[in-house]
Amino acid sequence: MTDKGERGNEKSNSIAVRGMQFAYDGQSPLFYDFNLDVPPGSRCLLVGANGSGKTTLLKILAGKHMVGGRDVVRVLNRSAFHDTQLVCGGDLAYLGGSWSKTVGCAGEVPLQGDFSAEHMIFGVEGTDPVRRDKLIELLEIDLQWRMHKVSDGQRRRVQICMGLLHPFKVLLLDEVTVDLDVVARLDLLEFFKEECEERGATIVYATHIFDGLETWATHLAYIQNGDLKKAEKLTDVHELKICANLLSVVESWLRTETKHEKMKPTMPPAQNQRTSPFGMSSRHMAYYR
Ligand SMILES: Nc1ncnc2c1ncn2[C@@H]1O[C@H](COP(=O)(O)OP(=O)(O)OP(=O)(O)O)[C@@H](O)[C@H]1O
Repeated sequence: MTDKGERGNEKSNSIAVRGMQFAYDGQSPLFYDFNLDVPPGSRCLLVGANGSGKTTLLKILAGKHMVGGRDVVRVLNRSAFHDTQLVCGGDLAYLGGSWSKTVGCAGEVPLQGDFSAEHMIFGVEGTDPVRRDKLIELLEIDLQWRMHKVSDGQRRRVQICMGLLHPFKVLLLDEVTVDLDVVARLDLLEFFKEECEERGATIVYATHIFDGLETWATHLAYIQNGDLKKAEKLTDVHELKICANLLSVVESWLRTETKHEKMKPTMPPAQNQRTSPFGMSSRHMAYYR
């Protein structure tokens, strides 16, 4: 990850975001003039409090939201949204959320059809059988598993395996190891490390679980309410020189954040009343008091 002074080199970055603005419908901007560079071969941890924008950022990088023009969000020097070949060709992979679909008022419903793990994994076309076997072994997947009768962690293993079958160049991970047991998680992290070191792949990993990541990650990006507060090599993070424990360092950042938020002036009572559940201003409500 580079700061603004090093941007002459931006074409070589795996991910380059320039002056990005993004808002959900009817909301104030979550990202405003947001910039980020992630160099090839790096394993970048994306940290931040709940609701700070990690998932949204990963989805934007994965080309799931159209943001700005072609030059704003670049992955492998191509437009993340406009260049559909990035995802279809397998260079850009996104692993996040659960397998689900949105069903009317029921919201997100997990996909749990009666398919075998073998059916799912071997259904992915154009994969290298050696890589496939390696992943099946690494994730200890039983090909006979029926997807509607397995545990969350087992289902997640199949999802991860399918997502990694193509040798990605950029991988975006949104807290996918949360259901995995400790052995599966550590083996997977080791696999990711090899992918970066041997093939020059780039990984951005959003997580709240920091065990074992001090020696795994090469870079760290910290966002607060859509603002990039830190983006640097892990070895340059000043706080980690004093305290080698990433969990404590991130905890102290988030606690400071909470304190600052508490220090924000609260709205005077008259203004607070303007937001009524009936969508009327406080003046209209006065007639009903
Ligand atoms: N589909 C959506 N529509 C409207 N607002 C959304 C939507 N998804 C997320 N948000 C809002 O955007 C902000 C950022 O959410 P996001 O999911 O990116 O945060 P996060 O950092 O990934 O959080 P967490 O750590 O809880 O996963 C939050 O305030 C959230 O309420």
